[in-house]
Amino acid sequence: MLASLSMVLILFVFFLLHSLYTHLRCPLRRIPSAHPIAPFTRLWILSRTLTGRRNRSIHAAHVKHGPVVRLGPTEISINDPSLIKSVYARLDKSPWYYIFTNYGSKPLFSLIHGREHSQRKRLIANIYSNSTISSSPTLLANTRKILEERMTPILDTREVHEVHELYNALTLDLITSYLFTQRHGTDFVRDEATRKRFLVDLYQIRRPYFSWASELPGLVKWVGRLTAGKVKIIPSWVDDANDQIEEWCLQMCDAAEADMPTEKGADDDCVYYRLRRNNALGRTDAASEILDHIGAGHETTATALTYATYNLSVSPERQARLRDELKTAENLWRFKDVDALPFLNSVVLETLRLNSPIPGSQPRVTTDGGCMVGEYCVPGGVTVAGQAYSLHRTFWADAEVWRPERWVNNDEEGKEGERWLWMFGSGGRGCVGKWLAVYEMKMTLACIYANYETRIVDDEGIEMDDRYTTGPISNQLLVGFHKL
Ligand code: HEM
Repeated sequence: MLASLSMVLILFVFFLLHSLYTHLRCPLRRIPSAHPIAPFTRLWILSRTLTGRRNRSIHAAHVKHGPVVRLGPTEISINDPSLIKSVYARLDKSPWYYIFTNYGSKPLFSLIHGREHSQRKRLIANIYSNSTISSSPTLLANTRKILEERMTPILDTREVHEVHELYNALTLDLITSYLFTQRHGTDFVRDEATRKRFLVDLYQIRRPYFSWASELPGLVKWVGRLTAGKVKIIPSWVDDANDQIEEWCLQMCDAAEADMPTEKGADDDCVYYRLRRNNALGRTDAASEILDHIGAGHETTATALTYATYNLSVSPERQARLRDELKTAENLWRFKDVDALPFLNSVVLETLRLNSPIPGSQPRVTTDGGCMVGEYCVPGGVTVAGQAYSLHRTFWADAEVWRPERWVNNDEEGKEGERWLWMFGSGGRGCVGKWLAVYEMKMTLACIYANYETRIVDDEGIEMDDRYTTGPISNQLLVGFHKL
C-alpha cells in the first residue's frame, strides 16, 4: 500500500516538474493565462466548455488580461480586429471541425486544407454570392410564397405563437427550397407534426452532447470500447438520431435527383443540381454538403430572427420606427427596396452583434514553423481562436444594450464599430451563406412588421445559451401578434 502511494507521489512530482520545465521553455509563457492552471493542462477550459460557460469565461479573461489570453497548454484566444484579420487570413481550420462530417464525407465546413477547400468552394461560391442572392427571381418567388402563403396564414390562426420553433421551420423551408427547388423543399411551417419529429425529436435533442463529441472524441470512443458499449458518454439514441437525419437528407437528395432537368440552364439556381451536374460531386459527397447547408443555414438565421423579434417586441418605439420606415418602401416584395431601408439594416446588424448565432471560438491552428500573433511568437501546432461573443462586447461602453441606432448614422463610432463585427467570421473560411441569411432576415422582418405589432407573452429563458452555436436557453419565445 505504502509502495503504491509512494509511486503515485513520485509520478505526481514528476508530472509537476515536467509541466514546469515545459512551461519555462514554452514561448507561450509570456501570454497572460485565463486561469493559473491553463499553461499546464486543458482541464480548466475543458470544464468551462462542457458545463456551458466557455464563451463567458473567455470573455472575462479578455476583459481582465487584454486581447491575447492563454486558455490551455497549446490554446490561445485573441480579441482584436487586426489580430483576427491577420490570423484568419493565414491559418487553416483545426481538426475540431471534423465533427461536422456527414456520411463519412467532409463538407466545405470541415475541409481543412486550402486546395480541397477552394475546389469545393468554387462549386457554390457563385450561387451564394451577393449578386446572385439579391437578383434571383426564383429566390424572391420562393421567399414570397413561403412568407405569404405559409407563414402569414399560420400567424392569422391565433394571437400567440412560439416563434423560435416557427422561425426554425421557416428557415428550413427557405434553405431547402434554395438547395432543392421549392418542389423538393420541406413544408415545415405548415406541417407541424413532421417538423416536430425532425426538429425537436431528432435535430435539437442532440445538442447537450455536442461539446463532448467535439472536444473529447477520443475519450468518447475509448470509454465505449473499454466497457464493450456498456458505458456510453453519448447515448446510442444520439447516433440513431444522426443516422435518421442522414437518411432523411439522402432521401431529399434522391427525390431531387430523380427530377434533375437535363437541359442546360434549367434550375441553375438550385444548389443541389450545381453540385451534381456533370457529376461534380458524387452522391454521398453532395448529400454531405447539402446536409451541412441545411444545418448551417437554418438554426443560425432562426436564432437571429427570434432575437430580432424579441428585441423589437420589448421596444414599441423602435417597432413603430421600423413600421414607419417600411411604409416608405415602394415594394416590399422587391429585395432592392427592402435592402435599402437603413433602420431595418440597423436592426439586423445590432441583433447579429448582441445575439450572434455563432458566438463561440472558431479554432485555427499554427503551422509547423509557428508564427507571430501580435507581439507573441507562437510555435506550430497551437490552436488560435477568436470569438464573436467577445469581439461584439469589447468596443462599446454599452455593449450589452440592444441599440440599433448605433448603426444608423455612418459616423466615426459606426465605422470603427464595424471593424469589431464578426458574426459571419472572416477570411477564406468566412460564412458562405451570409448574403442569404441577411436576405432571409430582412424579407421576414419586413413581412412581419409591415403587418403586425408584436408583444412578449413569455420570455422566460430568453438568455443565450453558452455554446459554439447558440439560441435561447428555453429554446422558445412566446410572442403575441396583433394584425394591423
Ligand atoms: C445569421 C445566420 C448565419 C450566421 C451568423 C453564420 C455564421 C457563420 C460563421 C461565423 C461561420 C464561420 C465558422 C467558423 O469558421 O467556425 C460560417 C461558416 C459557414 N456558413 Fe454560415 N452563418 C449563417 C447563415 C448561413 C447560411 C444561411 C448558410 C447557407 C448555406 C451558411 C453556410 C455556411 C457554410 C457552408 C460555412 C463554412 C464556410 C467555409 O468553411 O468555407 N451559413 N457561418
